[in-house]
Amino acid sequence: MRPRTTGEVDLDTSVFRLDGVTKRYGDLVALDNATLDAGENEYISFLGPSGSGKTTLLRVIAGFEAPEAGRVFFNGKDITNLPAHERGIGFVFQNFALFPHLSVIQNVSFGLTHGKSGLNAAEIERRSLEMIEIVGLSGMQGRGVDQISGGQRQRVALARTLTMQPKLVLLDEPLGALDANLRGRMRNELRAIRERLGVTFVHVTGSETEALAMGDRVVVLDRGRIIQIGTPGEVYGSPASPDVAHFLNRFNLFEGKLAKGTFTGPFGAVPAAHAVRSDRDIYAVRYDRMQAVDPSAPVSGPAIRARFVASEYLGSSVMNFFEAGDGHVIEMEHHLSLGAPQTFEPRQDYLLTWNPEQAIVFGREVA
Ligand SMILES: Nc1ncnc2c1ncn2[C@@H]1O[C@H](COP(=O)(O)OP(=O)(O)OP(=O)(O)O)[C@@H](O)[C@H]1O
Repeated sequence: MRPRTTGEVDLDTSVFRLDGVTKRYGDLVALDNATLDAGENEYISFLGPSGSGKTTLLRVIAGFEAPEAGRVFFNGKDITNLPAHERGIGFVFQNFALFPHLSVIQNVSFGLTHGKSGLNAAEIERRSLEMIEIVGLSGMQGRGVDQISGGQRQRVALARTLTMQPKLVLLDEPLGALDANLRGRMRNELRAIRERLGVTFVHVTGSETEALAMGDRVVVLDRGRIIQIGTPGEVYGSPASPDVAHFLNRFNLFEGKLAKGTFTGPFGAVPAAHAVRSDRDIYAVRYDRMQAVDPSAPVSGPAIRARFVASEYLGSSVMNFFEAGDGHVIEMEHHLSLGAPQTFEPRQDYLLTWNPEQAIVFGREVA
């Protein structure tokens, strides 16, 4: 099956499925009625702030935690009560959890050597070397895992999981310990491995960039609840709530009041014909949809006066920071592919404006 391209759930082809899973720690509801499925050869990213329940969700799928309510299915079977080691689900931990006194190949082959694989030594070696090659560590099989870099250890942890040929691999912040360069390379390799082995990956990350870059679908969590499931394009283009827009870290959010199809905020009153229902009135404008003009320039749409504070060069874009009179920091991104960036005078005021049709309006009163 090809990875799916929409956020819709297809129960017949799912590799795993969670039905109404709730997990409590004492009074704390770590997972609240979570329902989710994943298809074959799909890459799913969990995105959410710290403490939102991402790791708990992974641990419930893996079988390290038992839910108080709900069911977990894998390959069409109810595995809610099956112990973790009988599930056949791979798990790569945040801290890699390698055996420090063993070599790369001894770590990679550990599960086959010590499990019930029934393979002979030559077959175990062949399969382990193949995985070492797939994760890009050929030639390093004899080294101790204390003689390789953090990124290489991460690959060993992945190869060790993949030798068991699981259909589902759970990755808990697998790239968190790596520098930006290595993270980029590992992302590409994870994609290539997914293509080559047809494994479904579920990847937990606190980084919105990583979630959007990696996932065929992104699952957004907040306080134990799944608040949106969709392709990166759907989540980015149509965040389901102000909280999702906030986690994506790509939108300026303005408070105000939505009434009778008009949003009134610190930038004036703007027509808002298509609002998304929400418990708060919030106006969201993407960082890369804002423009800055001289305060004396005529502006027809919404505009807010703000002082230029600083800019940051991000490689493919420049992020400019402004501060409005009420202290609200407004971010404006300029993609360098669109031409040279504007330069701004420190501590000077500008008018920030945008096309209101490109804003996303959330409100209690929706027509
Ligand atoms: N063993 C535990 N006992 C009690 N509370 C726990 C336990 N594990 C997690 N929690 C709580 O459950 C909530 C969800 O935690 P979880 O680790 O799933 O969050 P997370 O989204 O993975 O966070 P992070 O990004 O910081 O790793 C948090 O409030 C956390 O403090």
